[in-house]
Amino acid sequence: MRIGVLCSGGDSPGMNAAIRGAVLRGVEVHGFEMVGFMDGWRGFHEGDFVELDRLAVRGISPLGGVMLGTSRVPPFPDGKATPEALRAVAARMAELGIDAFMLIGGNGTQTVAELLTRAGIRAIGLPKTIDNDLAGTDYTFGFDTAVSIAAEAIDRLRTTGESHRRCMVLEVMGRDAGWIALNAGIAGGAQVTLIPEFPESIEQICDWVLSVRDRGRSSLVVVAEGFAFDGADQVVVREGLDGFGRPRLGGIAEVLAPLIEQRTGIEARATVLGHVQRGGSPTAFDRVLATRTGIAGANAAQEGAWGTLAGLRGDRIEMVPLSEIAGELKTVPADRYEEVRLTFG
Ligand SMILES: Nc1ncnc2c1ncn2[C@@H]1O[C@H](COP(=O)(O)OP(=O)(O)O)[C@@H](O)[C@H]1O
Ligand SMILES: O=P(O)(O)OC[C@H]1O[C@](O)(COP(=O)(O)O)[C@@H](O)[C@@H]1O
Ligand SMILES: [Mg+2]
Repeated sequence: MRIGVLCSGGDSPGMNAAIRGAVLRGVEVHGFEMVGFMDGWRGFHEGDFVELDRLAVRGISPLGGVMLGTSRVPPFPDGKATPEALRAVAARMAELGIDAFMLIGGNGTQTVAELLTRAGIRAIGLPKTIDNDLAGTDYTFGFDTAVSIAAEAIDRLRTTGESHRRCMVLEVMGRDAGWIALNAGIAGGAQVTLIPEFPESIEQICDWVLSVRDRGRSSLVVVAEGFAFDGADQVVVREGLDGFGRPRLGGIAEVLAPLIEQRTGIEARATVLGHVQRGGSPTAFDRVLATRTGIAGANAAQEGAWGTLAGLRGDRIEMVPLSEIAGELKTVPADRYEEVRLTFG
């Protein structure tokens, strides 16, 4: 069997370790041939790929980014999974001698994996994304690294913020899910954490900041890029669209910090952490998780368990049917937000 490995969506620390795990098990143990498409679906469309063997994946687990590149190039023309578009994918696979896909990606990518599966194309998913918003897995690899980087940023902002008696606002990624903000906020002891799932009013946020000042401290506010004020009908976006035609999120910290300053009289500064939280070496946790999902994905291919995702359930990797999770966004539930909200201010 010849398996095509492909990465799509934003890069996420651990992708290299996942490829290595899949190749060491798939090629060395199960005797598959494996190839890696360059830059996601671009490589598939253009026939741009590399052979993946033991040598190709040597020493890559500690490396950030991904050796194959990744992109948001759509698998189908116009991005639509029409019957013709799905037939075209199957025909291209036959031309390239590919029997199955291993798709490394988040919720968008795994939606594609499910669409392919429904069309009879063999696909297995490996769950990457710093956002941790993919259903069917407790954690996605890359998330732990992003949270660690964001927590370190909080620690650093806190010392300068306290020294100047300023309110420091840190914006983190996460798209429509608040997982990075929530966990980094807990780890760094943020006084306020604002996430997309639970809008808050500017009055409430300023009350928290003032109560922190009244205790003689300076506030550290973490805000997820997808957060919107209570009653606002849209999130803050930057100019331009991503490769899939969606607005680029980001900029809420630069809106929030001046509002806090105007309303409380406390000097405020905004920091947008941006792609730093996706860059560099994965944590040991992410390397282990990624390697285990890669191994499980190769085993699933050997067993013919197509249409499944290598999800972490407790401490076990389980192959979860993509049909159970496709299109579902894993967001922060109310009880997880409430337990931290009680400590705000
Ligand atoms: N419903 C869909 N139909 C067709 N293609 C999709 C769909 N959802 C996502 N994609 C493709 O998969 C890519 C990866 O999805 P994206 O949301 O960007 O990243 P991730 O997989 O990390 O969540 C998109 O850029 C797009 O090309
Ligand atoms: O690389 P870009 O286009 O700036 O993407 C930024 C987005 O990618 C992410 O880092 C990861 O999202 P995906 O895994 O869904 O691609 C989001 O947190 C963020 O909104
Ligand atoms: Mg995603």
